[in-house]
Amino acid sequence: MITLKNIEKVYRTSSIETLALTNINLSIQAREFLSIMGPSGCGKSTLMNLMGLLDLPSQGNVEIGGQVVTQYGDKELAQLRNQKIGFIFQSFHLINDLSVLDNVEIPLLYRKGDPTGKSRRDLAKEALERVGLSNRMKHFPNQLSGGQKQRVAIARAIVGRPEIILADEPTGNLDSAMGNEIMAILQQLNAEGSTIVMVTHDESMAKKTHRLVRLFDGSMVGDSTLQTV
Ligand SMILES: Nc1ncnc2c1ncn2[C@@H]1O[C@H](COP(=O)(O)OP(=O)(O)OP(=O)(O)O)[C@@H](O)[C@H]1O
Repeated sequence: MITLKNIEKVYRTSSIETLALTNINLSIQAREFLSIMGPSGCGKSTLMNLMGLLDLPSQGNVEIGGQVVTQYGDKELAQLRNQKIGFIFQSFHLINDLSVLDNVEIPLLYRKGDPTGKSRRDLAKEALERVGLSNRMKHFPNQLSGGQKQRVAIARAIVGRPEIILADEPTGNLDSAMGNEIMAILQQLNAEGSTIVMVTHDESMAKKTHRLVRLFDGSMVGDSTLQTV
């Protein structure tokens, strides 16, 4: 589903070069739930940005669903990203001036029609039902708890039915009860077929996934199977 081959990522400014990732070879299969751990600055977000087609590597290839995307232009990357990938962030990234329902509809605004013929509104309502938030559709983000905000963000990530969900510390801003709730939703989505990659600082969350990759100083220093897919 996602393959990274001989990836190197260097950030260049006029005065400094930072080697953020080096020699990354990683193949993530469909329906896998993979977690990534490592200390601050080791390259986790950089790796997620490459898998999410938000940035391109300095060297090596990124393949998503068998397509080598490294030569793609911005427009093609944006299109593929919108079709295939849903994003969840630690700080939710919701738009405070929009209702919960309007926030969830956002990814659909960039699509033509839905193949099922359902309206954007109905798809957004369905996504909110899946995360148990049907009763908060007309609320605004600042009227919700942290766990509820993250559930809205998950609904927004899944509304376009992406094959891949990328979650960057999705439980990082939540207490452990809310974190466990969010993790249970992600596990359910994975059981239903989504491929999930999650960055976490929490070993107990990582233990609930299929596979744990550890990064240190831009390199992969561990890759262990925890459960079969
Ligand atoms: N835009 C940029 N320009 C220059 N250097 C960058 C840029 N983004 C990241 N870096 C550097 O690349 C390295 C990896 O950063 P990255 O954000 O991927 O780490 P991280 O593991 O996600 O860290 P954290 O856990 O603190 O979020 C760091 O040394 C960082 O300083």
